[in-house]
Amino acid sequence: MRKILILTTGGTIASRPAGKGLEPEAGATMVRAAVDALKPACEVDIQPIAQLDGSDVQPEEWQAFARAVIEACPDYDGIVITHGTDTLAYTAAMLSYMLRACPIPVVFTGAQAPLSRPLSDGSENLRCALAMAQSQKPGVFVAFDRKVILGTRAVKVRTTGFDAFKSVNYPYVGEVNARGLVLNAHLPKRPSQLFSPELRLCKRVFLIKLIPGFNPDVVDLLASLGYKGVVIEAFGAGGMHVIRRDLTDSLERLTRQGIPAVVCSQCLYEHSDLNLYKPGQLALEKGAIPGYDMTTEAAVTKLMWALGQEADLEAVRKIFATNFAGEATLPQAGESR
Ligand SMILES: NC(=O)C[C@H](N)C(=O)O
Repeated sequence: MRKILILTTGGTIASRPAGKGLEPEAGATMVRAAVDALKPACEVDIQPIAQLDGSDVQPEEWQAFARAVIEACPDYDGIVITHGTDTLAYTAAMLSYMLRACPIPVVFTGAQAPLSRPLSDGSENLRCALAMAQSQKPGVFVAFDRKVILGTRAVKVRTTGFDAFKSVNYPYVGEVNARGLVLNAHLPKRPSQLFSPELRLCKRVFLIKLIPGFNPDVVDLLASLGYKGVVIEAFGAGGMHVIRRDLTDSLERLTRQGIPAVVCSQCLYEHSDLNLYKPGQLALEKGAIPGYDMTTEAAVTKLMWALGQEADLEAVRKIFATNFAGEATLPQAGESR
């Protein structure tokens, strides 16, 4: 019989109404009761490691959660992490980088309604996560609403709906249907390198979402505040102002100071292509690093992780030109982007 560990960290799934709205319970009473009621065909241990609303999960927690996985890895066939949905996609992306080549499935799940409510989605999500955790497919995943998403491709798209996560620019890893959890035949391959976790990260990364009229001085201000990296959610395929408020000049100044600026799109779907229009080409000439079709969550966490490896700007550029955990669709040979 397979052995699965559930690490609980809080979130709505394990919350109860308290004085100021829903709050995660101490311990794991509700998760234990829900798992027992599912009668899973595996042995399940449960270990509470945090008691946080997702909105309080920060880089310190990412490292603590990753450490808990590393410690448990040799004793289990799979690990489920219950987590608040608000930041679940960020944590899943960050752990995908930190735990690259992890030999077992690490599956995040949560709920939109607490397990204590009769119509909660929590039990169904736990059931799907436990099935994925037993799949022997190594990697970091998100199981939600009967679908499994690669850890670097999940985005929370609903505040309360049960179909809260989408797999962005990547097929679902698996879906539950009448046959059970059916996995996509084209899953990323079992990594060939040894599992050597890398938990260092840099917290001084800033995300800018452009709006028409964006003042590029803000970018220079970030450098003076000590930020080490910037992700820009640009317009469409990677557009930004080049008249009146030329952002590409600020990008050039960042680059000269060795501060990487990664350009993604504020469009959720499809990829950015900085070569397609003049503003993007100017940004590239001035040092911008293309974010391709990465989600914002995957780009921000990748930049934090890359900078944590004591990487200089050129090393970060190389890291962004490498697909570490299925986070980016890189251009094929001969394709510009
Ligand atoms: N559905 C949820 O889990 C939302 C909650 N605020 C959290 O992220 O912890």
